[in-house]
Amino acid sequence: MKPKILIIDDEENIRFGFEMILADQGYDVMTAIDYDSALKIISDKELDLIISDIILGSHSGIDFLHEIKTRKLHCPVIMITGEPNIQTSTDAVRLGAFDYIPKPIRKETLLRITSHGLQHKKLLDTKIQMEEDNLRIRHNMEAIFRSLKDGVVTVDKALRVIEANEAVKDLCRFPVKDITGKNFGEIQTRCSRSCINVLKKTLKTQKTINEFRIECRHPDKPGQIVLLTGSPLRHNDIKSLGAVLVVRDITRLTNLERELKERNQFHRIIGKSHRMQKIYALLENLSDTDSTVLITGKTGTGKELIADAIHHNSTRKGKPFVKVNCSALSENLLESELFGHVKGAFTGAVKNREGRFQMADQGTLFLDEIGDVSPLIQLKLLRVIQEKEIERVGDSTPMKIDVRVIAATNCNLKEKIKTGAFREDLYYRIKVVDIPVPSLSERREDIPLLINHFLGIFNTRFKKQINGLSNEVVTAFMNYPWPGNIRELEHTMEHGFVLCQGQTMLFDHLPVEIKEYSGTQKPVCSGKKSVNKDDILNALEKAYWNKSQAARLLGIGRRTIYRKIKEYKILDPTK
Ligand SMILES: Nc1ncnc2c1ncn2[C@@H]1O[C@H](COP(=O)(O)OP(=O)(O)OP(=O)(O)O)[C@@H](O)[C@H]1O
Repeated sequence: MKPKILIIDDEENIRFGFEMILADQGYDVMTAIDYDSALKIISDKELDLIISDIILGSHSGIDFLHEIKTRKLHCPVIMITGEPNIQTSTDAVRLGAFDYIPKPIRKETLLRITSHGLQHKKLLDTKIQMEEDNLRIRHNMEAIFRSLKDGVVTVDKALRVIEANEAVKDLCRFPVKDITGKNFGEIQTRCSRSCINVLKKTLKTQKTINEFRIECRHPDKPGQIVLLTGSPLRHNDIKSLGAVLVVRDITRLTNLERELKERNQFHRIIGKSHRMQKIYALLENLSDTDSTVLITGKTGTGKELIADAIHHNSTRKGKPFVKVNCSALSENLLESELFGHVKGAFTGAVKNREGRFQMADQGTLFLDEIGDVSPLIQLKLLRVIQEKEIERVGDSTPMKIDVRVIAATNCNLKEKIKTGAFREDLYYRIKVVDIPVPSLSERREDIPLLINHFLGIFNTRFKKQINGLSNEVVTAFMNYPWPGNIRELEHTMEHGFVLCQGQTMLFDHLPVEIKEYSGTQKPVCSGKKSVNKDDILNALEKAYWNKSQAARLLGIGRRTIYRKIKEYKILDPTK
């Protein structure tokens, strides 16, 4: 586009002469004879340069400059005069004239000042454009700053708050205008203020501090987790101006993450209840330790399964996992079973025999029912755990072994310590880590998950396709106290699988105790206390003294029923 130039002069030869010269240079030239016609042109056109005489009939060129200024036109004006004087020249300069030139004006002078004037206009245009751009950017930035959900605080080098957005108010609970200009470190708040360190560190290192995750510990917003980012504010990438802190609330995200992490299963253990999550977390922590573990809980709660998970989740997983049921054997047999014996150690010891400790070397030994071992075995176990060496029966030479011991019991060892039946020193040796396993009645929310688990297992085992349980069965399961815990649930499902020929397990397919309980709402034996002598006798009678079947009816293990029969001195009338 051709630059537009306006020439204002009442002398026709000047107007005509300038127009000829400038048009010849390719400029778009307009002329005005007086003030009024000049005003008309500047109202209609956008000009790049004005060359104006200082005397314009009834008005002066100075009045014209005034008008240009009032209208905020960014067009350089060159004043020309036939009668130069100090007053008009100072007025012209004061009112922003670009140049002030006395007549006569030679062609070269006209071309030179025109070229200067147009260059100045270009610079002015660029400057105005930049200012407009800056303003636009600033407005955009302010809109972004205001609409951000993340809290943003900028501070200067002395940690004084330059600006903070509205989100800071919600996140940090302090009014934004109250903090502007104040030292960020000295603002009184009720939170833990860990963010100050991020800002201080950013200012000190002049480096971005990324993703610093903290809990705000705010009394009004407990559990608020935020991600902090500190970045240096620099001018031209060199001069430090301060720092900016971005606070992102990730509480919801963290909670979702936590929920996702909650597992339905750990190794072969099924359960999603809070109690089981705690156990899973403990098992995970145990994976890289070699600590002795004591698992306590009622019969059938899954103690053996937990021991198995500990071993298979540990560095010993490729090595043997050996189990011993301490209640099943007499003292002598258990001693030889645990520590082994040499040929001739006792009558019948016809050859050397490896004990379970030796078999478990490098691996894990699971001592089930530890509460039932005799004082002699307790002493020997204490020595093995302390010295990490065994003495075989009939041999006094100690043998080094490397075994992790996991013990389990369903009896109250503390009570046994009180009555002198269990050594306190052994108790503390094995209870380095204690895992109390909840009864099924304490985690009923796991029942549906366990039902599904056993449906899968038994469908495969029985080659059936039972899709689910009737509502009545589910209700009965949810209400039943499950004294035999998960083992009893497992056996109940197995019972149902045997009887069920369709696709849904019905109430009729359930064992009598559950049906009876459902009818009377009275437990066969209370979920809180363990099976008593009457329960055992009832079950044995119902099962025609078949101990495995009686154990099944009670939902306890075979080993447990044998132990109970021994404990209650129950005699079998069929023998
Ligand atoms: N959380 C569980 N998920 C799946 N199956 C389980 C769970 N807990 C126990 N079981 C099953 O229940 C039965 C009994 O479990 P386990 O033998 O581990 O119990 P226990 O507490 O050691 O019993 P006891 O004290 O009578 O020896 C097993 O068949 C086991 O697989």
